[in-house]
Amino acid sequence: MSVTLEADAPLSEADFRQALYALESSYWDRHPFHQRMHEGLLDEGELRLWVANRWYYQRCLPQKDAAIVANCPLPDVRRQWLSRIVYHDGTDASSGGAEKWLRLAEAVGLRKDEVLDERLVLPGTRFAVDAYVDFARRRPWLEAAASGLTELFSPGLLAHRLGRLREHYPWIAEEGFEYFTARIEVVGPEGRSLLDLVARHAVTREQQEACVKALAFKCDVLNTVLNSLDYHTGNGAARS
Ligand SMILES: O=C(O)c1cc(C(=O)O)c2c(n1)C(=O)C(=O)c1cc(C(=O)O)[nH]c1-2
Repeated sequence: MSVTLEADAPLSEADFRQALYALESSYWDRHPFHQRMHEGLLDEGELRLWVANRWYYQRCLPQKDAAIVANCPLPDVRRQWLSRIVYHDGTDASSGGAEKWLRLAEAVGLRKDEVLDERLVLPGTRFAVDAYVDFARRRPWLEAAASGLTELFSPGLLAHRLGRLREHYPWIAEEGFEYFTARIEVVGPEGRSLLDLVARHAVTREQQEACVKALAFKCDVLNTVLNSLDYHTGNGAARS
């Protein structure tokens, strides 16, 4: 009996945080596709394909966040979470993160219509991102919130990527990087406050384990997007 209780006891907050941070090794920062990008090895078509596929992720984030709001019974959490939707959608059509991503798309030579009609979105990207939105719709809000903790791992990647894009792809106009320069400003504090929220609400061992699993799932989602791009573009495979 006491052994069972021991096994089911919640992790200390420090151990819980450590279990989440341990997933950093599964993050997509060192994925071969990112490595090729950072080494300047992508051609213009490959870079465009990345931007067009990431668009699908960016444009689905507000729906993912709205699902979390819809499933959360706690007003203070809903209040906090709403700002994430506004971050991407903006307060008008010209001010949000999605619009900034479209400016990046234009800076790499994509027409807006070919981004918006999603003709370049690969099936693997679509399946992975749809699974992320679906996860937020079906799972308890806390697990869906925890899946966003990849934000904890992203500040270094964002800064590194921005430097390498400026260095290796000088044909991209600086206005195209506004998504990243703006994101770098907010992602550190946002990730830390998300971790505090998750640590405060994941009080049972079962909830803690579900949160760790959710974050592992999210790493799979992100890596699946890049696997798809890598398969499509890498190792001499045919490109669109
Ligand atoms: O450029 C990146 O590598 C990167 C990664 C991630 C992430 O780790 O999920 C996000 C973002 N960017 C991002 O810009 C963003 O708005 C964002 C929201 C979320 C999320 O799960 O709610 N992740 C990310």
